[in-house]
Amino acid sequence: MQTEWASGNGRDEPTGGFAGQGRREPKVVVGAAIIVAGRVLACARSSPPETAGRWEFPGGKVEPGETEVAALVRECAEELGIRVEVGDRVGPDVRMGHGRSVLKVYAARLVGEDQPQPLEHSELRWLRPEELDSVPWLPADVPVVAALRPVLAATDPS
Ligand SMILES: Nc1nc2c([nH]c(=O)n2[C@H]2C[C@H](O)[C@@H](COP(=O)(O)OP(=O)(O)OP(=O)(O)O)O2)c(=O)[nH]1
Repeated sequence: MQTEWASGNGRDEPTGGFAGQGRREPKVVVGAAIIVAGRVLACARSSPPETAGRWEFPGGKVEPGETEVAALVRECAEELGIRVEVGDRVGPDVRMGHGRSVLKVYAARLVGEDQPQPLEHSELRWLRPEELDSVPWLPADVPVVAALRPVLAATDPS
C-alpha cells in the first residue's frame, strides 16, 4: 500500500468535542516514530519524576478539536523544533492508565534539513533496529517498538 504523508492539514478526523459523551472516550496520546535512513528517533523524558529517564516517541495528548496528525506536527515543533510529515500508523493502539488513554504511534519523516533539538527531553538518540532494546522505553511503547523493528530494517540503507 502506498504511504500517504500529511502535515496537519486535516487528513484525519478531529477527536474530542461533544461526540460520545455518554461513554467516556479514552484520551488519545500520539507519538511520532521519526525515521531517517533506518534509524528512529528515541527521546528520554525529563519529567515527571515517575517517567523521567524512560524513553518515548515525541508527541503528546491530542487537544479537543485537533486531528491526530495536527497534534503530532504541533508536538514535534514544540518538543524538538522540527517540521515533520506524518505517514502510516506503526504498531497497535496501546491502552494506558486502566483504559483512560490510548497511545497511537505514526511513522514520520523530517521536513527539509530540520535537526531535532532536545527542547523538552533530557536526551535524544537515533537508534538502528538492533539498538532498539538499548534504552528503557515506557511500558506502553514496548509493543510499538516490536512492530517498528521490521519497518526500520526495511528502510535501512546499509
Ligand atoms: N509523547 C508520548 N507519551 C507517551 C508515550 N508512551 C507513553 O506511555 N506516553 C505517556 C506519557 C504521558 O503520561 C502521556 C503523554 O503525556 P505528555 O505529558 O507527553 O503530553 P503533553 O505533551 O500533551 O503534556 P501536557 O500538555 O499534558 O503537559 O503518555 C510516547 O511514546 N510518547
